[in-house]
Amino acid sequence: MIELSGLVKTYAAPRRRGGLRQLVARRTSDVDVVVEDDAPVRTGEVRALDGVSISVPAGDVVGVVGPSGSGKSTLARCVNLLERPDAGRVVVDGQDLTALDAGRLRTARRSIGMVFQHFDLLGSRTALGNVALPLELAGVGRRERETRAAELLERVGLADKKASRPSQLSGGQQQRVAIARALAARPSVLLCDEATSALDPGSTAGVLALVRELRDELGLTVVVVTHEMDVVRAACDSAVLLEHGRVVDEGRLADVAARPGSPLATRLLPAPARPPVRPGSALLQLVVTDGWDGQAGPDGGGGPGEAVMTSLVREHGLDVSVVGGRVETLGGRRAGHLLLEVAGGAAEHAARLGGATDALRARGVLLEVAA
Ligand SMILES: Nc1ncnc2c1ncn2[C@@H]1O[C@H](COP(=O)(O)OP(=O)(O)OP(=O)(O)O)[C@@H](O)[C@H]1O
Repeated sequence: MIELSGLVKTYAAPRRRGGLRQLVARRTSDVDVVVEDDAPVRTGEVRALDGVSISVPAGDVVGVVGPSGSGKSTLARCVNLLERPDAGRVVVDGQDLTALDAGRLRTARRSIGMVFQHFDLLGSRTALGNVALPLELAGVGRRERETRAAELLERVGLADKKASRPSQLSGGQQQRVAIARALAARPSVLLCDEATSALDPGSTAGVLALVRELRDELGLTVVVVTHEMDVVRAACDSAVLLEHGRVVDEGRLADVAARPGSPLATRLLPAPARPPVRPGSALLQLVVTDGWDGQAGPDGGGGPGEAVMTSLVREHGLDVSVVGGRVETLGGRRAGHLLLEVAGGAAEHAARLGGATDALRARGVLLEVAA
């Protein structure tokens, strides 16, 4: 379990370089100062995290999403204190890491594995040597660490690549080696920072499936930092949306879609392209999840929206057709964002449409009616 409370992280000097040289060069004509070429610019503070509190239950896979610069990587690096927050607490499996001295923190960090976008394997070592490295650093004997590394490589599907160097492996294979290495010290937490961003779609799917399998087998708590909503849909149980270092939305995926209009719902289940409406017709925009009315379920046949269609046609006597739709599986539950065209007609029809939209509103699925 990971509990982050009130995390604040401020960087004093942004990483941007250049600029200062020009500024000081103007002054050098007066004061004759020698300036280093790549002197960093101090343009003020960047508040990368601004009071972030989240709680990730043990065994959950949480996705951390948000625009570039919103603080995702800083958040992940604060979980194992690679970055020390200026304020707030980081509690992992009941242990407050922010309160530990350097020696005890080193030990505690072994329970947190990390994988990065560019794998960060040692090119001079074989796959086996890379996976065995954390054990070597922890003082584990050669025979034991090689046995464990071989088991892990087998587990990630690379039993035949023990002697291969990183340059002889594909990106997906290198990331599998990095995952095996991250698991060498038997951690309870796995941090994945853009772990699939450098991979093609096939390798991405394989790595995400592996992460979920390992979570199931080992009970890992997993933090997935990503800018891709597809990664969240495929791998996560819940998600946290950051903007400007703050949490602006969070929730379990299975529930998020049923909160139409929430920033996460908008990203996880975007509205389909809106077609022109035929004169006299109405366009209904709605979000429905499996089981929303106790009828359709993932195993019970039908899809999200089918019960709505049936109700509109049979109960309200409307002429309805689907003119746009997007269905996603979120946290094991199907959710549909649908555009329905209701054919126009006589005044009597308008009354029926009014009754139907009232019923949809009462069930919380109707987002908008456009005439
Ligand atoms: N070491 C650092 N020194 C100075 N500023 C930093 C440092 N690391 C991050 N920042 C700044 O903190 C803010 C948050 O950065 P962070 O890398 O956490 O964002 P991110 O959401 O992961 O972005 P991206 O999706 O582009 O990787 C940014 O404004 C960034 O420039």
